[in-house]
Amino acid sequence: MDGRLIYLMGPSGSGKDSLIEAARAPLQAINCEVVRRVITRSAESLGEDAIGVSREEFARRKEEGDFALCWHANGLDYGIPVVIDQWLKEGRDVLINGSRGHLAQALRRYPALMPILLTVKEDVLRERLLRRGRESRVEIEARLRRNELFTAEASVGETPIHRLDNSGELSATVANLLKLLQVSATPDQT
Ligand SMILES: Nc1ncnc2c1ncn2[C@@H]1O[C@H](COP(=O)(O)OP(=O)(O)O)[C@@H](O)[C@H]1O
Ligand SMILES: O=P(O)(O)OC[C@H]1O[C@H](OP(=O)(O)OP(=O)(O)O)[C@H](O)[C@@H]1O
Repeated sequence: MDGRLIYLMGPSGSGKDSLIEAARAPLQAINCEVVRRVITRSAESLGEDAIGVSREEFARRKEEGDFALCWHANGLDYGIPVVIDQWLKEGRDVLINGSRGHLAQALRRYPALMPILLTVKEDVLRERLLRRGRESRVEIEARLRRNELFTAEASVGETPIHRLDNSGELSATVANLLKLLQVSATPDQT
């Protein structure tokens, strides 16, 4: 049986990168791979375990079919390496850091994907972005405005969107993520 594609998404600053880092070892322990994204962001400002490339290099890789999924957001290009298809075929779960804006297209290629929306209380979000200090004030405002584009849908078509709150301790969010993955992996016994 193919593995599951777990599509983690959420507003900028909600804690996707932090969660992925903190959950890396426990995810590995349950046979869930975390893929490194390819991003047109300089190495110094990557801020996550991603591969930074130039726009030209990104376009070349895209042209050569290196990406299973790719999108453009916040002035950057993001690519998910096609190796995930191999992992899924081998029955391994794969977690990716996805985009809310790209969810519908991602579902077209992976109809069985599991969307997880990381949420955080409004007031905490701005504070976290400012504290992270990776973007300028202008870029932070643009990211906050981008949130208005996304409504809090409970599902996309037939696919439910699982919500995971990260307003509290990161360790609690890690535990809840693992619980969610275990619960949804268990066949319905009823
Ligand atoms: N549960 C948490 N409690 C406190 N700070 C957090 C928590 N999760 C993330 N952060 C902090 O919030 C900021 C944004 O987190 P980050 O993982 O970069 O978010 P994203 O990848 O979603 O943009 C970082 O400075 C990070 O250290
Ligand atoms: O459609 P959206 O849900 O708004 O997502 C747009 C992009 O922003 C995030 O990336 P990135 O890690 O570069 O941004 P962040 O760290 O500021 O969240 C996310 O992973 C997407 O690649």
